[in-house]
Amino acid sequence: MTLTVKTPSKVILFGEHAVVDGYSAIAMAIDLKTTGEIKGNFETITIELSDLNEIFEIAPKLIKELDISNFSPSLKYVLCATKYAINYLIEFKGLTSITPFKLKIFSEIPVSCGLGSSASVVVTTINSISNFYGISLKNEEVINMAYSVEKDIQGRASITDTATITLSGMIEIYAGNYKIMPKELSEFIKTCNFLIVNVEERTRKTADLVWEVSEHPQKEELFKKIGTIIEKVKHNRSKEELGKLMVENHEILKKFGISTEKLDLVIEASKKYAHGGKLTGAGGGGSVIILLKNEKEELLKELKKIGVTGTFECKMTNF
Ligand SMILES: Nc1ncnc2c1ncn2[C@@H]1O[C@H](COP(=O)(O)OP(=O)(O)O)[C@@H](O)[C@H]1O
Ligand SMILES: C[C@@](O)(CCOP(=O)(O)O)CC(=O)O
Ligand SMILES: [Mg+2]
Repeated sequence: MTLTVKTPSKVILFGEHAVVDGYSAIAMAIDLKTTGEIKGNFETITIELSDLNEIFEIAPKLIKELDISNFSPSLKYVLCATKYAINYLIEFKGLTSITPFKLKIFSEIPVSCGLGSSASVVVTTINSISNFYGISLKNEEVINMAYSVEKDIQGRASITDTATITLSGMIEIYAGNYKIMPKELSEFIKTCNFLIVNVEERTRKTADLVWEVSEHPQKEELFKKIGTIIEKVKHNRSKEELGKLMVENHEILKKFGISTEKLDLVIEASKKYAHGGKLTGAGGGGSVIILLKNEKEELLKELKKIGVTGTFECKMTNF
């Protein structure tokens, strides 16, 4: 019998990078899904990553000590999640034997575009494996395990992506903790129409971008400014003001050198034909989130002129 797991992705509305250093962030789960299909009756542990055309096989007895550093970036997140999940189930949940399985993963989330594809495949892997062994995990167990995967692979990470994707809805992260966003703010955000624009291929991985930002000499001063923006967001109920705050956050991220010419052109278009926007996720290319006004057609025309056509409207989703 095949067991299926579906996991959302996320957009970070405010606070990416700053949140890695303990500042706040606001993120929401969106309805782009990763699917995990797992079944038994196999000789080995077989992992099929359909979107990346990768298949990996390993004898069950070797997974516990697998050295992830030997593998290509495309395999690292799912293999690390597989290893950590099996070790956790053995150490803390009474799993006594590693029955082989085949896990197939495929996703609607564009890879390395700032929408949390890494966190979504990691959470999918953990939940698929725990389901296969008939062991249920609490949300915080999944969140912390997935966070340790991202942190161990990237060197630095926050709990934002894995908490948002596991809990779904809209999440506030602060000083490494997470909580569901207060209702009156999430009700306001639910009235907002966001357009996600997949602007361009990233030239650097999240890991490189996070390290680059962490080395910036003005990091603290700039992160404090992002913290001030988030405090304003929490008390704001105007879409016009929210759009301006998104642009302000983007302008600060630009100072870290993680925006690109094309991302900035999209932000300029968002100021003219929408309430505003900002890059979302690690940057270095990838995606922009725009708070729509009414002239969506005009905006799409302008984006086409910039050579950007990969767009999808999204609303917060409660999985
Ligand atoms: N559909 C997928 N199948 C397998 N692995 C994936 C998939 N999508 C993402 N990944 C993993 O996540 C990595 C991208 O993570 P990251 O650079 O953080 O991008 P993102 O901004 O999407 O989270 C990929 O190199 C790969 O290891
Ligand atoms: C840059 C950061 O704040 C978000 C990374 O998002 P993504 O992997 O680019 O989707 C890192 C983190 O919070 O772990
Ligand atoms: Mg990621």
